[in-house]
Amino acid sequence: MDSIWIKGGNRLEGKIPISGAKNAALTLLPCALLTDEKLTLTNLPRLADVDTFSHLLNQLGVSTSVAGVKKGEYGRRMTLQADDIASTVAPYDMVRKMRASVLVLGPMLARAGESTVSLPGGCAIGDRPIDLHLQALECLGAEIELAAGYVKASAPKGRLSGGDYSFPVVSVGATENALMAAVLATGRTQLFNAAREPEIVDLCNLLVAMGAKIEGIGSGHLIIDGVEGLNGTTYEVMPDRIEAGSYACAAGITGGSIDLIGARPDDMRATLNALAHAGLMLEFHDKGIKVSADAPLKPLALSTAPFPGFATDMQAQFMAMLALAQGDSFLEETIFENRYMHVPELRRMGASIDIHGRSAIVHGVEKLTGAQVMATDLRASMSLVLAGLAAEGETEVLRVYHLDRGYERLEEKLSAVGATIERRSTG
Ligand SMILES: CC(=O)N[C@H]1[C@@H](OP(=O)(O)OP(=O)(O)OC[C@H]2O[C@@H](n3ccc(=O)[nH]c3=O)[C@H](O)[C@@H]2O)O[C@H](CO)[C@@H](O)[C@@H]1O
Ligand SMILES: C=C(OP(=O)(O)O)C(=O)O
Repeated sequence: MDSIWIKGGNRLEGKIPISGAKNAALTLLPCALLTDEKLTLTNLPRLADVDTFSHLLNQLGVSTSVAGVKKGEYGRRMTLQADDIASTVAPYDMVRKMRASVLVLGPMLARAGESTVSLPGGCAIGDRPIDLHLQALECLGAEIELAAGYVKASAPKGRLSGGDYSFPVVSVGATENALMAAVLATGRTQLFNAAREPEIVDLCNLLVAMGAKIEGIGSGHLIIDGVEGLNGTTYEVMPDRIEAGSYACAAGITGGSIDLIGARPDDMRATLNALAHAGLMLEFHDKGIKVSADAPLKPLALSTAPFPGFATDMQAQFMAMLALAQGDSFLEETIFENRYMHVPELRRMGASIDIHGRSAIVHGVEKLTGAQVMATDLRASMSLVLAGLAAEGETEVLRVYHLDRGYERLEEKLSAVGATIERRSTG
C-alpha cells in the first residue's frame, strides 16, 4: 500500500493548476443515464472516485471512452453513452466503495422506470442516511421498497410525475437525485430548500445543455418542467473549489504564496473570507487567485454550513492551518456528526486541540513535528499532509487511497511549488 512521505519546513511558492471538481464530476457522470445520445465531459479529474463511478456506469450498460491529455496537462475527456440500460441494479460492492454511487438512483429511475441501489450505510464522517433522497423521489410518484440492504424504486406506469418537495435539511446529494429524476418526469416539480452548492449549479447547467427546463438555478427554490427526452452534449466540469481551498491552506501553513490557477472566487467566498481573516493576502486575476501568507496566522471562529456558508469539506484543512495560528481558534462542525477523526493524528504531531461534542478549540502552537499518521477520510488525510508540510522533520501519511479519491496528482502539484514530498510504496 502506498504512503505519502513529506519532509516539512519548506516555504511553498508557485502555481498550482486546479483540477475539475470531484463532487461535480460525481453528479455529472450519472447524467449519461438520462439520454441515449453521447455525453462528453471534459476537464474530468483523474481520481479513484471517477474511475469507480465509470465502472459502475459500465455495469449498468453505459459505454465509456476516455481520451487522455498531453503529458503534464490535467483533465480528461470522457464520452459516455447509454444506448440502453442493461441493468438497473447498483450492487453493494460498488456502492460501498463510493457513497456517491447512490446518485444513479434518480436518473436510472427516470429513464428506465426502475432502479435498485444498495443502501450505502454509514461512513467515517457520520451516519449519512439517504432518507431525503427517497422522500423526494416519492414526491415524484416513485414507489420505494427497502429489502436485503437495497432500495428498490419504481415509477408506476414507467414514468415519474412532477411534484413538490421541501427538504427539511439541505442535502446536496438528495437535491442532485431529485433534479436528475425530475427532468424526465411529466409536469412540474418544485424543490424547496434545495442545496445551492456550485456543484448543483454545474449539474443544472449540464441538464439545461441536455435540453432540461430548470428555473431558479443557484437558488434554494428550483422549478423543473419535465421534458420527453434529453439530448447529448459536451460539457466542461467546473474547477474544484475544495482542492483550491486546500492548496490555499498549504500557502497559509507554510508561510508561502500559491497561485491557484483556474480557481473561481464566486465558488469559494466563505473560504476566501476565512483565509483573509487569518491574515492571508488574496490577489484576484483573470486566471485564478493568488494566496500569500506574509504575516503570522491569526486565529479564527468558523462554523460549517451549507453553501454559501463555510464548507464542511474545508474544516479539517483549516484546523491543520490554525494549529499554528497565534491564539485560540473555535471550530464548529454542523453538517456531519463525526468529522474530527483527524484530531488525534494532528495531536500526535504536536497540535493542541480540545473537542467538546461538535465544537473544537484549537490552541495555536509554535511548531508541529513530523510523525507517521493515518487518516480515515479524504479531507482528514489532506489536513495531515498540510500539517506535514509545515512540521519539523518527516511525516508519513498512510492510507493514501483516501487522498487518491479527491486530489489529482497531489505529490506532483506540491513538489512543483517546492514541497519535499513523494509517494512511497510500502509493499
Ligand atoms: C459527492 C459529494 O458531493 N459529496 C459531498 C456532499 O455529500 P452528501 O450529498 O452525502 O451530503 P448531504 O448534503 O446530503 O448531507 C448533509 C447532511 O444531511 C444529512 N442527510 C443527507 C441526506 C439524507 O437523505 N438524509 C440526511 O439526513 C447528512 O447526514 C448530513 O448530515 O455534500 C456534503 C456536504 O456539503 C459534502 O461534505 C460532500 O463532500
Ligand atoms: C465527504 C466527501 O466526499 P464523499 O461525499 O464522496 O464522501 C468530501 O469530498 O470531502
